[in-house]
Amino acid sequence: MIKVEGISFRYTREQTVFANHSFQLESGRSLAILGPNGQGKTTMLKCMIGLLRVDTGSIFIDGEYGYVPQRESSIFSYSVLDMVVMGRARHIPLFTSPKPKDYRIAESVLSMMEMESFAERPFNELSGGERQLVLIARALASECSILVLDEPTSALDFRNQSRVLQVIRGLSQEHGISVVFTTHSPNHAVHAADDVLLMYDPADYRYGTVEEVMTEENLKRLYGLEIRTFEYVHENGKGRAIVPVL
Ligand SMILES: Nc1ncnc2c1ncn2[C@@H]1O[C@H](COP(=O)(O)OP(=O)(O)OP(=O)(O)O)[C@@H](O)[C@H]1O
Repeated sequence: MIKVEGISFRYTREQTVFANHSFQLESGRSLAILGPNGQGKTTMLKCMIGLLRVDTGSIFIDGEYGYVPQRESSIFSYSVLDMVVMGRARHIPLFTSPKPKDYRIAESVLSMMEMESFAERPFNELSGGERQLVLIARALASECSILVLDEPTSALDFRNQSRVLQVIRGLSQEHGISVVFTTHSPNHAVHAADDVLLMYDPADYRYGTVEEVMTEENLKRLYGLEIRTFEYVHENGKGRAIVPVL
C-alpha cells in the first residue's frame, strides 16, 4: 500500500506543481490519476516512487514497486524473454547472470499475460502495444506488489488499450497487486480503476472512489468541457461511458 500525506512539489520557486495533496492506495486496488496536460501527473508518479523528492509531506510505501515508463526502446536487439528477465535485476547479485529460476519466473509472467509466443521475438520489432505489454511483464517479473504505470494506454489502438486495461484490472482483482496509473481517458479510469485522483490545479484536487469522483460535474471542472455519462448493460454486467458534448 501507498500512503501520501500532505505532499507538495515544485521544480522552480515560481512554479508549484501540486501542494498539500493526500491520498492512498490500498493493497489490491487500482488508482487512476487524471488531469489536463502539464498538470503534474507524471511528476506525482515520480514523487510517489522516490525519483523526485517532495518539498513537504510524506510518502509511505509498503512493498516493492515496478515502474512502467510511457515508452522505451532498446539499442540492443534483446528478445522479449531477455527484456522480461531484466525485470529480475533486483534479485540478481551484481556481476552474476540470471539463473534458471529467473527465466522460469519471466516465462510464467509471459504465460500469465498470454504472451508465451512472443518470448523469442526481438523487442525492437514489436508494435507499440506489444512493447507496452512486455514492459508491464518486465515490471511484474520483479515480483513487485505495486505497479506504477505512466500513461499505459497512450499510442495504443482500441484493442490493445482494452488488453492493457484488462491486464491492470486482473492484476489488482485477481493477483492482489496495487496499481497506480496516469491516463488522459476518463473511460479508462472508469474501466480499470477503483479509486481516482483528479488534479484540478496545484492547490486543488479530488480523491475518492470512481463512483464518488467521476461525476459529470467534476469532469467538467477538470477539462473545462460539458460531459455526459451513460450507463449501458453488457453480458458481464453494467458499464459506464463518458463523452464530451461537442
Ligand atoms: N524536469 C522538469 N523541470 C522543470 N519543469 C518540469 C520538469 N518536468 C516537468 N516540468 C513541468 O511541470 C509541470 C508538470 O509536468 P508533468 O509532466 O508532471 O505533467 P503531466 O500532467 O504528466 O503532463 P502530460 O499530461 O502532458 O504528460 C509542467 O508544467 C511541466 O512543464
